[in-house]
Amino acid sequence: MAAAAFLCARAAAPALLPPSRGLPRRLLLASRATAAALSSSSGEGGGGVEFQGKVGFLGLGIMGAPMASNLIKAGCDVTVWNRTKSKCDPLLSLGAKYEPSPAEVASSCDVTFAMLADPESAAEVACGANGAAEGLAPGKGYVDVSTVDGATSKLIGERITSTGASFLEAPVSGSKKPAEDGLLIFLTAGNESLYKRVAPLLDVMGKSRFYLGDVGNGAAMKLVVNMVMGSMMVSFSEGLLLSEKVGLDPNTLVEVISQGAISAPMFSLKGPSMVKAAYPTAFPLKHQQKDLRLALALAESVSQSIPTVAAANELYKAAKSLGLADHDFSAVIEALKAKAQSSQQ
Ligand SMILES: NC(=O)C1=CN([C@@H]2O[C@H](COP(=O)(O)OP(=O)(O)OC[C@H]3O[C@@H](n4cnc5c(N)ncnc54)[C@H](OP(=O)(O)O)[C@@H]3O)[C@@H](O)[C@H]2O)C=CC1
Ligand SMILES: O=CCCC(=O)O
Repeated sequence: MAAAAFLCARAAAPALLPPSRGLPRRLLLASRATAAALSSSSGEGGGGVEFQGKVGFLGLGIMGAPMASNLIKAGCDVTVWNRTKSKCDPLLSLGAKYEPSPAEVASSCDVTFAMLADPESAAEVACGANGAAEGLAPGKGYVDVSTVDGATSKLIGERITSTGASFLEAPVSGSKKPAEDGLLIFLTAGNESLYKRVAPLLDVMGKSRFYLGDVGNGAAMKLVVNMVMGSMMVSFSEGLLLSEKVGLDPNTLVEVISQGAISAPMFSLKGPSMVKAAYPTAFPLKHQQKDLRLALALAESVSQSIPTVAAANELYKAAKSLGLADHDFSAVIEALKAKAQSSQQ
């Protein structure tokens, strides 16, 4: 633990506290308390992020890089690691430090965040050889923001806490742009003291945070949200293709949907490029399929039937086999096109 309090200066503050409509009162209070802390410690033209210590960040993919970048821009003392080392370079130019393994990051920092691809990589980076757990000790914290299943999160949590360190799972809702803009939604569970301790950091990277109790609840909430999203995208894709087939302009469908009760930012954001068969990656299709697979297992564990999700999952699997795993998940529409083509032959 750093001897002196380290105050992250909010030099280039991302939008911190958007309209609070819809947030539970307890969370609103948390956000306002942070806002008060920020404004009371603000210097000329900026605020301050009160956090005691050094921050580690493991995993600098589509999400991890902008999240770590926002912490650095807010003035935090950040040390990074990524399996592919070159992805650290943009962060190092912003002022981050580098350590050659997760263990060394965790040992040199007070709190370490991890944003990894899937359950396997999250477990490997936390618990494997030279993994974060090897560098942890009492007083330190580990916050896993990857999307994984509850069982993996519990396994990671048990290994982390066996070192005397604290563990928080904190998967995020929101994609590449919200990550860049500091507007993510954190779904946290686990050690509540750690939650409170890292709250100022979560507020740099996100617009709201939910504390959901025991480890596993954050993971479950994230999987439920993403299974709804994955099915919505399939339904939207079917609508776009059907509208075109019956002679309507799918762009008009996007506009009509945007004005009605089923309007969702996702449709307005991705619809126009889907019509042009362009899928610039914000949320990789392989990760959406991973989340559906994990949501299906979650449902199975409580004998809940989710047939729509099961059908959607098959389409994402088909899209993966078409070579679209690294495209945006909206490319699932291509699996429907392929299906239509093969049924015409
Ligand atoms: N993109 C999005 O919109 C969102 C994604 N998420 C979730 O966040 C997580 C990260 O997503 P995203 O940033 O998009 O994914 P990316 O695929 O862009 O990044 C994945 C990261 O995991 C690392 N990684 C993968 N396998 C291993 C391994 N075996 N050992 C060590 N590191 C590994 C990658 O390292 P390397 O660079 O070396 O490949 C990279 O840093 C996922 O769980 C995803 O489901 C959550 C919300 C939104
Ligand atoms: O896990 C990815 C979620 C993407 C989003 O919430 O827009």
